[in-house]
Amino acid sequence: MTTMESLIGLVNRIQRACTVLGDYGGGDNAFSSLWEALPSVAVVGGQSSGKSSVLESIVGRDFLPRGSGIVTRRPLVLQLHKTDQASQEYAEFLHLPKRRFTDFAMVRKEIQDETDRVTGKTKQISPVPIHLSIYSPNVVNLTLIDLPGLTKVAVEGQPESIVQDIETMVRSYVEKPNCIILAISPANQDIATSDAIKLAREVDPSGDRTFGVLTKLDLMDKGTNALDVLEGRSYRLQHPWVGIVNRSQADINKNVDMIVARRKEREYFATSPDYGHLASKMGSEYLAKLLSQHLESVIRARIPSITSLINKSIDELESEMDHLGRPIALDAGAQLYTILELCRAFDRIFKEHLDGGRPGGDRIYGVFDNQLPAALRKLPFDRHLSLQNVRRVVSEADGYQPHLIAPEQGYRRLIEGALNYFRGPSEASVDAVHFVLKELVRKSIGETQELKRFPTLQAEIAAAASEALERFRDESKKTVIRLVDMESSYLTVDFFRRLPQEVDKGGNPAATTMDRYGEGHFRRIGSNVSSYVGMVSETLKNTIPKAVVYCQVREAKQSLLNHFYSQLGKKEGKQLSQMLDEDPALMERRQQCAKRLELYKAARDEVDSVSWVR
Ligand SMILES: Nc1nc2c(ncn2[C@@H]2O[C@H](COP(=O)(O)OP(=O)(O)OP(=O)(O)O)[C@@H](O)[C@H]2O)c(=O)[nH]1
Repeated sequence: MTTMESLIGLVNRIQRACTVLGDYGGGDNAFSSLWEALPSVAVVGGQSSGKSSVLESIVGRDFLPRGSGIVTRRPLVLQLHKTDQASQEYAEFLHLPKRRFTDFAMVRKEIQDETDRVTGKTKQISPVPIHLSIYSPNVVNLTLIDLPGLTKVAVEGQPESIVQDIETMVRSYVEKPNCIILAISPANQDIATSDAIKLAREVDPSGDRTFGVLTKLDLMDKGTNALDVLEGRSYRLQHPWVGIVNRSQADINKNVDMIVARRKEREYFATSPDYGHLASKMGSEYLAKLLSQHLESVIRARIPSITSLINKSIDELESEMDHLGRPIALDAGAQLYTILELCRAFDRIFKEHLDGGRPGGDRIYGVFDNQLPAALRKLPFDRHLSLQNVRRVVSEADGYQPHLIAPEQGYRRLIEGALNYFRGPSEASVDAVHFVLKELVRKSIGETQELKRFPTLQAEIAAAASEALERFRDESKKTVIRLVDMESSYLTVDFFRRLPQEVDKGGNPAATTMDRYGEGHFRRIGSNVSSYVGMVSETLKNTIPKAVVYCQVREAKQSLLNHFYSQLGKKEGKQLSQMLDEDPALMERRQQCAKRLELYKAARDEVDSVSWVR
């Protein structure tokens, strides 16, 4: 491959890839458009100026739709690929990648059909380009963009705005600094009124990137010639003007072969008394070569900026891909591994919350330090140990035979009744810690970046954790209730052994005796029970947190997802991949990014390879 061919081929390939990605300079995507950085040749001219004819004679083939009104209604990106002399000519559309057209009449039909597919039959225009590649031994490597002809009036059925719409679309191509403008003007019209030149002058005042093409030289009035234009006196451009003689309408009607037409054009210039001295620099073949060479030098000059644009885009895409997460492996083993990794990531964060690396774990201590003591303080012991109630309970416990020394049964009943009240705050502590843990699970799932893309797995982990927390809660409740029951099942003997001594310390046994069935007696019983209950309360205030931490917090830290893990091992590939279902929007985005990344990387490789050839 020669350097020139590889350079233009490079741009061709990048342009094709851009269109696949919908990146054709529309400007509505977030990435800097590579397309816009690529040099291209746009064919511009008024209606009937001979645009289609020039394009066709550059290609050497009839293939463009003809008709009245605005025929070209979508940009046609025409990529010419030179092939070996012996190979067969064919065309290929990007939107029909598998189909090779060898019949160029069918190419014309497909251009029409594809135009209608996007614009409808309403004669509207659309900026979405059609991509056509032509592989032929008779072309030079070149990319040309055929644009709708500039017009001054709308025809039947077209909205008035179409005149402006066409100009806007054409302008959007030619105002790009990388666009080479092929400005077509008919020789049988005053160059000063040429639509193409007018527009070119506006967007490229220095004439740096404008190639003036003069068609219909053969149609000029006898005795006149276009030397003033062709020799740059009428309107000066940086590049020399090229005169062209296309097939006339009569030739087209007679189906004059393009190759024959090229020969006739060559003969025209060679034998022309006016243009003979310019013959080697006239005609469509010369124009094609000139453009190709120019395109090559422009591309060469642009390589550094294309490279930096590509590198910048690759960086952006890679960081976005990192953010989105890489695609998931397909085999069950790798999926299981991924799920476990994700669970571990979650578990790590959850533990950090408990251990103080992240906030929230302190709320558990809050339960033990505030909620539990406050609830214990609020227990209605005053009511339970009121004089009246003490008397009632003791009398009932005595039955028909009042107690003789101390109301053993009465004491037991009063204590049992009081201890029962401890169930409430104990269970409430369990519940409170349960809710803290649940909230921390929820938070941790939200904070696990890696899980963001897997809503299904998030839900599964939440469900598994919540189920485990329920189990821990049940276990914890049983344990704290057991602590309370243990207090009732065996009372602290020492406490009561100490009691009579304390009573006696006061001195007067007679007073004690007299008092036995009076108010003082019951009050003392009440106060004894109260201090016993107070002692138990102090104990439980310490032991309930121990039980709760042991049954809930410690378990949550050690084995929150253990059950889930054991279930995972039994799952089949399909179930695993379901768990790794991603948000469809995110998958779509990743796919887009990956495709783009592939394009840019391929482009970088291509640029690298041609850079070395230089
Ligand atoms: N004799 C002669 N006729 C030409 C020449 N160039 C174009 N024509 C004729 O001019 C008419 C218009 O040419 P096209 O190539 O269709 O022009 P166009 O700019 O593509 O026209 P639209 O697509 O309608 O805007 C056709 O009948 C061509 O045969 C030329 O150099 N000599």
